[in-house]
Amino acid sequence: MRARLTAGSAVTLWIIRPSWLWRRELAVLAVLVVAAVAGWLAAGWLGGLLAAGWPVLVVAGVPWSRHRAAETWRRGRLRRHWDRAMRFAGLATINDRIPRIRGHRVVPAGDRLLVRVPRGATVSDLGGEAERVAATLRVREVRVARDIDRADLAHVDLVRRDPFINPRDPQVSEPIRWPWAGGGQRSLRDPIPVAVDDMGDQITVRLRGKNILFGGEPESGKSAGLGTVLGAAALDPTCEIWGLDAKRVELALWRPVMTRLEYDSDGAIALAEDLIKEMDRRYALLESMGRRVLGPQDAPTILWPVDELRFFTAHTDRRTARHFNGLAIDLVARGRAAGIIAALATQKPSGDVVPTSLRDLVALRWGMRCNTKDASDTIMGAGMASAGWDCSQIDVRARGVGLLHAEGSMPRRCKSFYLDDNEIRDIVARGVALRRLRAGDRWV
Ligand SMILES: Nc1ncnc2c1ncn2[C@@H]1O[C@H](COP(=O)(O)OP(=O)(O)OP(=O)(O)O)[C@@H](O)[C@H]1O
Repeated sequence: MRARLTAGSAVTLWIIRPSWLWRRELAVLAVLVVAAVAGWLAAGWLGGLLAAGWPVLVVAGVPWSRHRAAETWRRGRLRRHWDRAMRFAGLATINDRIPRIRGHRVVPAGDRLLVRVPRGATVSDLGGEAERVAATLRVREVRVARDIDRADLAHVDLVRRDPFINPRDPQVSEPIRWPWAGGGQRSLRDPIPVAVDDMGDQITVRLRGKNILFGGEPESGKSAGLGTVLGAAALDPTCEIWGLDAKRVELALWRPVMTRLEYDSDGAIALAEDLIKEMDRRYALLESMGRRVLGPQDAPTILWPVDELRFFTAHTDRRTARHFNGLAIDLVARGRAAGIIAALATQKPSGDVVPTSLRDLVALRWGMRCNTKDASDTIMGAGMASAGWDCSQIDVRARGVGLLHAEGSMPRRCKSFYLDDNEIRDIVARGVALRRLRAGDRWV
């Protein structure tokens, strides 16, 4: 079936539809014209000027109404541009329906739209034309994601700017305060706020039964990301932290809340062996209780942070490296149900440093800026860079920005919260006090 152009449809197409996009502006104009004519009839030209002029002055003079009017104008303009972009991208159906905006939210990176595609079209048609739509709208990027529940709805992000580049000084990455920095007791089992995505939404991760891997070039912000996880563990008095720190200074501030901290390969192997003994003891306990998962009342959660994984997994002594890798793979594979969570950070994301057998066991992967696509794939997974999730594309100035890939969802571009040294000291002091209180010390 083809739609035929009749006189009626031509009027609809070229007069009614374009006017509909200007309906609010036309309605305001009509009201002002009516007021001006009524004023002119009642009191001459001065009356007409006053009748039309005072509403304009009031709206412009009151900040609230001025803001609302500007917002309405902006939304109307976006709808008109969207309409044009859809038609230029060839997304109008044979009966001239286009994907329509159903919801609109202004976000730090630009605009987030909820769009409904017309009958006969799919969200993938819109996704396929994203680049053309972006060019017509003159924006950086258009991202299209289908709604999980409704095939006719799409979540469309119009990315106008990089919200993570500091407009005042692009060389300085502006820190975002961690929401838990000023709070009291927390639980590592709760969703932990770790970052903000480029649409301004907070990202939380659930570490229960999961491990997390941070990778990226030096100074890309891995320790800052790891800091949010350590902060949550510090504020959870039921949690123990058994850490490895090849550089000695990265975990130094967290020392007072840590149960164990080792620096060299011998210490790392001894710690990993002790963790495996503890894990086996917990599995034996579970077996005796006839359960499969450990509860918070059975044993404390153990966080196992490793800063600079390369030093241990790619140690110059091959036997030591092999031994450590075997222990690490065992811990990451079996530790989850026993309440042992690994948080691994590596500066050199390559196959020899992060064996794929280890990486594939880690559910949460956070790739900060990398030098190459291969390095990016080592963290995010094979083929992710070619699919558009490439950490080497992250702006070198955007410290702390990365792609966070949680199991079962697409990676999200985000910037981690940042804890400065004073905030860490403050959290650690509270963590120590919470642990003493829990141990029964009433003098805290
Ligand atoms: N989320 C962030 N917000 C603001 N600044 C950040 C953020 N993350 C990192 N930075 C800046 O980048 C610097 C390096 O960060 P960080 O030490 O976390 O990097 P790294 O990848 O762990 O480095 P290395 O591999 O050398 O240990 C920090 O000192 C800080 O100035």
